[in-house]
Amino acid sequence: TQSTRPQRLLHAVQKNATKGDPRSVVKAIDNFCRQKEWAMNVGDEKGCILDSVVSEVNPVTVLELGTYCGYSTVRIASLLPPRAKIITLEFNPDYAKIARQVIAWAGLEDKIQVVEGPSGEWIPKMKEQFGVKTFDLVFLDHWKDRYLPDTKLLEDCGLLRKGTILLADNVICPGTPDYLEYVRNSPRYKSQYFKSHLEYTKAEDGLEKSVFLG
Ligand SMILES: Cc1ncnc2c1ncn2[C@@H]1O[C@H](/C=C/CNC(=O)c2cc(-c3ccc(F)cc3)cc(O)c2O)[C@@H](O)[C@H]1O
Ligand SMILES: [Mg+2]
Repeated sequence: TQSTRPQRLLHAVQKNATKGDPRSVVKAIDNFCRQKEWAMNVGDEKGCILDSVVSEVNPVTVLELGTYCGYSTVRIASLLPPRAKIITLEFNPDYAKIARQVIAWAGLEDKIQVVEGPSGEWIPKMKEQFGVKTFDLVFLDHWKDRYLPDTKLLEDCGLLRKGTILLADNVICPGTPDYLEYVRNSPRYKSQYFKSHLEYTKAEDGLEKSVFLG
């Protein structure tokens, strides 16, 4: 049977990356997507912006919406302090399966919890099921029309605190107009746009960093 693109991406990691070396896993995926097949990872250019935000926030509790193959999950987790954790939500079981193997190859299983299911169902359960008080950083990279409803859900569930950082991928391409309008005009957020390019291309895209003001 024909393999899927995520399966081919995983094989490229297992072939070209050093087991237990997260940065080599990131490099292997970026090389695969540049040289072989484009895939919707945040990529190396926006990834550097992601790295700088993670390093600046130094989060203890991170939420990622949309794991896909685990590229940004590994990228974030590789920068976290020892006891810090990232919970990543993914509702496609095939993608979750691939992501777990990419994460295992990077040796980051202890820092990452892949939770299978829709974000809308899991966000309200974060406190009771995972003992989360509030998140220090949220990375949004799932279906673009879910960014705004999930942000409002996070607010309503009391999962954001004064100073929580929301970092959203693809605010230009494919675009998240309703989310952008909200975080840029709501008095509850201070928002900043980081101009970049769509992963592995010359098209414009960027990340929006929004601080929740409480
Ligand atoms: C509510 C819910 N709950 C749980 N998991 C959820 C979920 N909604 C989606 N997921 C999961 O997250 C990933 C989906 C990511 C969607 N990302 C994009 O569509 C995307 C697209 C491009 C792109 C740009 C230009 C083009 F021409 C074509 C594609 C670039 C990107 O960077 C993207 O992120 C995927 O793994 C999906 O299963
Ligand atoms: Mg994306």
